[in-house]
Amino acid sequence: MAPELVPTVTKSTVSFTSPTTLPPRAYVTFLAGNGDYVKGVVGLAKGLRKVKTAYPLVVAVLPDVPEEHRKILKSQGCIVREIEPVYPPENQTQFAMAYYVINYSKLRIWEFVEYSKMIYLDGDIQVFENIDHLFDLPDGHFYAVMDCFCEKTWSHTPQYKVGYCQQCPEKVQWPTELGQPPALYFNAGMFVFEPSMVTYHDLLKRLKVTTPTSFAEQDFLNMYFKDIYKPIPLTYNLVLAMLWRHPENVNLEEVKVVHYCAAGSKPWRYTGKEENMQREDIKMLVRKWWDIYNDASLDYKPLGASEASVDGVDIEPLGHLPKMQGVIVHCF
Ligand SMILES: O=c1ccn([C@@H]2O[C@H](COP(=O)(O)OP(=O)(O)O)[C@@H](O)[C@H]2O)c(=O)[nH]1
Ligand SMILES: OC[C@H]1O[C@H](O[C@@H]2[C@@H](O)[C@H](O)[C@@H](O)[C@H](O)[C@@H]2O)[C@H](O)[C@@H](O)[C@H]1O
Ligand SMILES: [Mn+2]
Repeated sequence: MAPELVPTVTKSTVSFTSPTTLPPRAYVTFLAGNGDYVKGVVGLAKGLRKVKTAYPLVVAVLPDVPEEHRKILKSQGCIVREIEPVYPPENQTQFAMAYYVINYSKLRIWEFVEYSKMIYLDGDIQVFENIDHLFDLPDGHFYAVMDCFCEKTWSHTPQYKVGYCQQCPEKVQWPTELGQPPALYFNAGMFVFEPSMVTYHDLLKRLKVTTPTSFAEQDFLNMYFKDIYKPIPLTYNLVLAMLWRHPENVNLEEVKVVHYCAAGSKPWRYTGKEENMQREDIKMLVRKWWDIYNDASLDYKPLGASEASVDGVDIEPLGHLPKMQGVIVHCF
């Protein structure tokens, strides 16, 4: 991993007069239910703090997230925002209702318009290097990392059936009799987007007339944003299956963001029993997640009376910290 850039605040840099506010940006993740995903979100909050992000982490929670878990999140410096569930069109989901409600509810984050730009991260993601620079990407696009089609979860698709993957489009070419190769398809565990009420209402309107498909909101978002989608390097969302499906595309040293989405890889549930889970790279990444989760020095420390100033300049707690020109102050 590259050396950490540790922002410093010195006397000279805080001695100026008119503070400007931080651009309204935030990370956002999503939490549903009373299970153990809260651990994933705590891990993520601590990971973001470790890389010294300048921006807060908003957690969009469904009503079924218990108060106790919300408290844990707040005590970790997260901004907790309750969202309404989004239901899929009626009678089309059979037994997978809960799955669709959970995943479609992600769409509510477009209503967080007090932020002009956000980076969405699944709760099973960990950030190992600072990615704040992604907020500076030009507006008007939807940025995310291309997915891989090679795991069994894709077995229902023509891509999987013919062995075609956009990660190595030369290896197995798209059969001409199937027409054009499929449009680039992103993994929706991580993306950069601009909240907007217009987009939000349009997303929900379109969803109402869309038949649910197996990757739920991911399929839907891919369809919705296909014209403005811009791929970003896979180091911003390493889908773990890439390690054994496309090792030639992965340089672990460069990876900034890891998505523990392969079967059996969620660190807080890891047993090592599932396929590929005994790989050394997987064991190392799971261990690195736990190192962050267990690191008490990364717990959020609210700025108390004695700490509420930097060289005499008062600063506010998480997420509301004014940015002083020329000073990087990390507030999370
Ligand atoms: O019971 C659940 C299931 C999912 N999630 C959230 O929904 C995201 C998407 O689900 P998951 O990451 O399990 O899907 P995968 O990436 O493994 O397909 C998670 O990261 C969590 O943020 C949650 O909070 N509770
Ligand atoms: O179905 C909804 C999910 O869709 C996506 O996961 C998929 C996708 O990544 C495939 O490529 C994998 O093969 C598959 O296992 C995995 O579930 C999102 O990452 C996740 O947040 C969630 O919305
Ligand atoms: Mn995930």
